[in-house]
Amino acid sequence: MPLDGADKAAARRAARAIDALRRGWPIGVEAGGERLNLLPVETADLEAALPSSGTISLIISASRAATLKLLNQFAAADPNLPIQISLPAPLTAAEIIAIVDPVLDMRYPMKGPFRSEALSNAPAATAAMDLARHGGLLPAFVLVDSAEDITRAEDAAAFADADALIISAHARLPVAANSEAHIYGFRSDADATDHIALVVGKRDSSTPIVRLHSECLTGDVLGSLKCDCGPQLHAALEQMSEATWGVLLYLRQEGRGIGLINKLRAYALQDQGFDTVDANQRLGFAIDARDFSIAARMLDLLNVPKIKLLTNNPEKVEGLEACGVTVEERLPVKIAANPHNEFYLDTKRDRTGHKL
Ligand SMILES: Nc1nc2c(ncn2[C@@H]2O[C@H](COP(=O)(O)OP(=O)(O)OP(=O)(O)O)[C@@H](O)[C@H]2O)c(=O)[nH]1
Ligand SMILES: [Zn+2]
Repeated sequence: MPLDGADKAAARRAARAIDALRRGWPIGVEAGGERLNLLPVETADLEAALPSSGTISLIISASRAATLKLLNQFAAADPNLPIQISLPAPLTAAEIIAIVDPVLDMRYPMKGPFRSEALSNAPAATAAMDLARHGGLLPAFVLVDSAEDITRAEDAAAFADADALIISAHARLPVAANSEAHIYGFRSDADATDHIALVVGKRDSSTPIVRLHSECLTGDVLGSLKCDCGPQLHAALEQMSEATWGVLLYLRQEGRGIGLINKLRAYALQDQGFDTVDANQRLGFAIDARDFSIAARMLDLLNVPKIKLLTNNPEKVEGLEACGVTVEERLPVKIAANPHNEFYLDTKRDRTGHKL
């Protein structure tokens, strides 16, 4: 259902803030009557914005602070809170980027020592990290004096509200796995991400096989051997075709919700020896930032209350059940490993509880 007036205003403020971040403009984030004005390090014209004297304060993620070995007395209260550090000006853009971007750590290993400081507005800083993730940006900011695009810490919740999704288009779409298939396009008035469902085969009263597939441009389109996404996608469509019917939910949650560019940064970290879990964390993100309530809402709109879920990931089962979907059965997805994804598949099994 479309958002109501207040939620619409909140989603709009969040959307404007995310758009500003992607353009390198500062945003103001309000919480508790106070505002933090934040310039995104990744996209901003830092040279133009940085002062030549005084101090420069940065807001970085807790995990980035851990990598920088910042002894933090404030982190003890909540180890997930972002951290503020202040450095004497002047600093070049390259120096700031080297502090915040973990991919550059091998090239610039000597940094600091830095000292962490109490966050003046922890809820606003935390919300800013989330807005950066929604924008697919590195979560790191320079504190500045002013900003034109103002959002509130709680606005991102309305922006990401799965209930706002509706079915916007529907058509027949014969695919290689099955000429009897229908595609549904989902859209929300909160966020610009379009999701897709493919209903494969002839729908009847039996419980369908469902696959939640998170977008993976490298695997789905380019045939990347680093993951198992492409083969899983095609195997799922074949399996649905062999059963009576099935539903593929193609969720636009690239890189487990951190976005394509951040996933490529995670791959660069994997080239340096970190696994998929550590790479996400070093970038300042959760191991899995996906929101499965979107999938539950899509199933609801398709009138599919009961499913057999094709997955090795118990969190998908729990995430859907928490949103009211009945998962009658979990069907494992078995894909032969290759030398490039063997370690990734082992990491999913050993560190994120994937089962076969
Ligand atoms: N951040 C990050 N994302 C990755 C990496 N490798 C693959 N992905 C993303 O992971 C998602 C694929 O996950 P899925 O196959 O849907 O789910 P899963 O958690 O592996 O569980 P299954 O249902 O068992 O496949 C896609 O969005 C990929 O882009 C990686 O190394 N880092
Ligand atoms: Zn993939």
